[in-house]
Amino acid sequence: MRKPIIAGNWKMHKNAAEGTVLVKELKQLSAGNTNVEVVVCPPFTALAGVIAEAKGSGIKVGAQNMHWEEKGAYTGEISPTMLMEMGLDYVIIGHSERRQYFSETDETVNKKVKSAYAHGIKPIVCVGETLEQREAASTEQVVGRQIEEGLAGLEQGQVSELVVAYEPIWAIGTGKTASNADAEKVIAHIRRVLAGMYGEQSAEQVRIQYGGSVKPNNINELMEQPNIDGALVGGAALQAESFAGIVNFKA
Ligand SMILES: O=C[C@H](O)COP(=O)(O)O
Repeated sequence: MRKPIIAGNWKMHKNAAEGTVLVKELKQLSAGNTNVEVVVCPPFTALAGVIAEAKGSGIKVGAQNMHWEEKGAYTGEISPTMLMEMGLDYVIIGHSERRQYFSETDETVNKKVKSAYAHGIKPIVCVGETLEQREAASTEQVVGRQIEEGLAGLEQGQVSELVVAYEPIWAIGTGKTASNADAEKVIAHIRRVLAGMYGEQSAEQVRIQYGGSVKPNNINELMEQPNIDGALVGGAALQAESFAGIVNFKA
């Protein structure tokens, strides 16, 4: 049985003080909900305060990106050891905004995923197609390649800890969501690709989230789909009430 995981990606929003307040409110609104693993992913500058505020609450904390090297002349980058020292649980890797604006590729995603595991941080690996790719009926091919190349060469034990987020790019921040059936179909395909790479048993343990305009009013039906194990939430994760409305979905 896979435990649902709902993660909030704050992107470039919330300073340190605002982040701490948001987690304080979220703790109250989601207290006692042990059915779901709740993760918040603030910007780097808010991490320390958020980690301190989340301590003991069960809310996990993730970063939005990291470099794969431990140190070096990489101006502006943050290393896995720096994140590990802070006690982070998760790191988002390969978000479509990183791929689109910062030239991330499946190859760099793969390096980052391996480095995250090597430093005891669990990756949330994002995949998804553009509108053009969807209209050209190549969604499964695009997403399949992102999985095969981004997640190549993992150890069996690492696969069972893996979280994948399927985010159709055209659904991010647009108010458009994939239909439940479409999201389920692509996510089932991702699981089949993982089964081909690492075997059925490992693939069954991977938690696969849907992301793209997830709100309190559409989470229940998404979570009813057999292969959808949670959500990666952007805009609706920026207010405690709306994020709690997603986290406290009806099981
Ligand atoms: O990482 C989160 C996604 O990009 C979804 O963002 P959104 O919920 O604002 O559409």
